[in-house]
Amino acid sequence: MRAAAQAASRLLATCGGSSHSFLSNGFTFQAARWGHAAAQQEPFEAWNSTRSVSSRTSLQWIFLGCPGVGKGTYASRLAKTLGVPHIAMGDIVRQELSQDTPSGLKLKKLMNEGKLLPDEIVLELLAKRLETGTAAGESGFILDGFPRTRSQVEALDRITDIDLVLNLRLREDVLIMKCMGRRICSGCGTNYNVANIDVGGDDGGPRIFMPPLLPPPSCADKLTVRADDTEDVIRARLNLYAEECKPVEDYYRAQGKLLDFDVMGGIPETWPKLLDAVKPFLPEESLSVAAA
Ligand SMILES: Nc1ncnc2c1ncn2[C@@H]1O[C@H](COP(=O)(O)OP(=O)(O)O)[C@@H](O)[C@H]1O
Repeated sequence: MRAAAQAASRLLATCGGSSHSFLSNGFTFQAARWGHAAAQQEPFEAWNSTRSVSSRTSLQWIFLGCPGVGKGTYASRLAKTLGVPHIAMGDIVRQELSQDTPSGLKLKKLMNEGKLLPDEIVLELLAKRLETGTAAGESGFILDGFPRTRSQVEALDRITDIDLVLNLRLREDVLIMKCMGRRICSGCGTNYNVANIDVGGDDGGPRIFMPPLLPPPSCADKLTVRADDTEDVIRARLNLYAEECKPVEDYYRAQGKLLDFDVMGGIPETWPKLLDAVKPFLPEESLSVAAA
């Protein structure tokens, strides 16, 4: 059996079968099939068969952190700086569910309630995204929003090797304010934040100052709020993070791959600090890019 097919069988053993199915954008997902013909059903097989850990030259990093911490913002900036793709699981899921098919609506409901989608679905979507990237000549990645559960970690571990896991941290009251301040332009998709955060300092803790990131006039009348950015749902997502995602942190910490990073301010203040923090982990060919 080829290595990728062996990885397939192991992945199936991790995730198990399921009866979910949905259809959108011409992509059919039938997790029920997973119980059979492991090698053919392996979602990562096509991706893995065209690459191998030993031959890869580019970095494979993960960004972890609670909702609102700025994973998407910093992961996308870093990916652009280092010339690797930024793969944001939440964006992939939202894109996939943007067409309201009956079974997609059930998943959308889960998402809008702040719940995680079934592993089989996110694994299949991720595999599809990796395959498309490989076909387009992509190398390496910064993954954001995956893995979020121990079983997702185990699935990822079976198919590839992660070099570094950046764990962004921020106090909870600020996370809530940041999520509630998020706005997205329905025209161009740019993210803004209307929250004006200035806390701490006088209570003994460090001051955290994050001025709003306001839209230009061209976007100002097209701002939308994510359905899962209401206070109740944000609190539910934070609780879920503590339950499901903390074990993911623990796993990578035990492997010596976790780098904690405290976000203490807005983008202009945080970005250079983040670049400094990751520099020791950059492959040689990326060092000059990060220094520029
Ligand atoms: N790895 C994953 N496993 C299961 N569900 C996911 C995963 N990534 C994203 N989702 C779904 O998409 C939603 C939005 O994800 P994301 O944009 O990353 O949110 P957040 O800002 O909460 O980190 C999640 O609440 C969940 O429903």
